[in-house]
Amino acid sequence: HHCWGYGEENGPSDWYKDYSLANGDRQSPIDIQSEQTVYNSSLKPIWVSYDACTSLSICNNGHSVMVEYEDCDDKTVIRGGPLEFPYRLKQFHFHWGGKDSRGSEHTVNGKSYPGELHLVHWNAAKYKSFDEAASAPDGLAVLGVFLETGEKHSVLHRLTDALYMVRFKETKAQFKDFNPSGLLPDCLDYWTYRGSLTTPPLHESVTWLMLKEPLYLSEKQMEKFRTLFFSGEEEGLRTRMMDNFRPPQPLKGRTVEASFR
Ligand SMILES: COc1ccc(CNS(=O)(=O)c2ccc(S(N)(=O)=O)s2)cc1
Ligand SMILES: [Zn+2]
Repeated sequence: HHCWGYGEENGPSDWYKDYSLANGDRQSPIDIQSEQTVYNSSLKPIWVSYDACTSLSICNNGHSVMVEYEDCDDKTVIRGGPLEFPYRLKQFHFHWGGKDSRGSEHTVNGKSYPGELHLVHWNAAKYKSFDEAASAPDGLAVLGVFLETGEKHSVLHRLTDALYMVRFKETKAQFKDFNPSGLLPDCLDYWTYRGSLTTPPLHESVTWLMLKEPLYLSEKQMEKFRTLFFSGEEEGLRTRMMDNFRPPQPLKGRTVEASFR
């Protein structure tokens, strides 16, 4: 049983064979056609309360690099926007390309960014566990931020400097006191729509909040993501971790709302 991935044999166009949701009605990512979005003046601002967050570790799970958080109480949550409940931060991770012309999952008017940051939150007000929430229609909220090359990002620098510790699949290292609000742009204008996880099991459980403003990082920082491997240290063939993104999926009649004019 070969595991899903981003290669020729197990990539996004093959996922439907093991995960029938791949052709579902609310799949992610999507291309955001900005002229087709609907401004909704009743959308509240996004409110992140990450100050008391407890980051635990940084790990390479063979698909991405992820930082995990303690989620045993409501000390690290996102509120507002279209959300009826506070959602607890569980982890954040990235998607990126082999070069700057590709790498993001969502696109804007057909434009890809070099990468995309996903902060994954779950509805602990309504569900007993992350796993239960992850398959519920209002279970997850993912805050997405495009990566764009420019000036070096000083908060992100602590993470890109730690990537050498998790070069191979299933490697993990301690990563304490990392407050991800430092990764957010000043402007929190967003687009929102109902979608899914962008990797198997592709659960249609995500309220997406995509920020309009990107996170800027240097080309050297981008290159550090490309030094990671999909494979384990013991494996012969070392395939570099890059192009770990799913392409845009059919909108199927969904409306994308904008929090801004
Ligand atoms: C019940 O078993 C489960 C439940 C949930 C998962 C997915 N894991 S996850 O939630 O961390 C995410 C996967 C993809 C994410 S994306 N790119 O859309 O932000 S988030 C796996 C097994
Ligand atoms: Zn993701």
